[in-house]
Amino acid sequence: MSTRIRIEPLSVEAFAPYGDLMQASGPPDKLINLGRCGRFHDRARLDFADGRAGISIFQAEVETLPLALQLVERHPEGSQAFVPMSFDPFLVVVATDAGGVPQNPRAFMTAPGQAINFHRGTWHGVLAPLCAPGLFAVIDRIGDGANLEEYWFDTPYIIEE
Ligand SMILES: NC(=O)N[C@@H](O)C(=O)O
Ligand code: NI
Repeated sequence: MSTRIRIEPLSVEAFAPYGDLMQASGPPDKLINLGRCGRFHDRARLDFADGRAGISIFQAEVETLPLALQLVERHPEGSQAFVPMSFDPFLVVVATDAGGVPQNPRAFMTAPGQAINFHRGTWHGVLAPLCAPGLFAVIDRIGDGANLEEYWFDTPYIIEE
């Protein structure tokens, strides 16, 4: 029998144990470019063990809800940011860790214009767009050695609105 996970709205506070929520909210930290651009400065903690930051473009298949969550993964050597290249919400799944086993998965829905950065080592679902084109810039570690741990649940969770 699958456990059902209700999708929660994403907030800075709710997501803080897992990563950073990036958005242009409230007054900008700086006005730049002759006052014509608000800079929301340094909104994510990038963390790469003996590697470097890279920016890749992901073109991902669109997922539909309810979604069966079978797999979560984590990157022990680096953080990973998902920055949508469209003004669409997407699904973010995270879980805590207990001795190398993901626990208490949670699902969040971003608002259009929001991006996220998983802290290094955070269990998460793979990129899950809900609207086409599923196009994202992904900032993560480029380097040698393994940086991907996967965990397959014996029974999938069902993620629903
Ligand atoms: N494997 C990969 O590049 N992508 C995943 O890490 C993911 O979180 O989507
Ligand atoms: Ni990942």
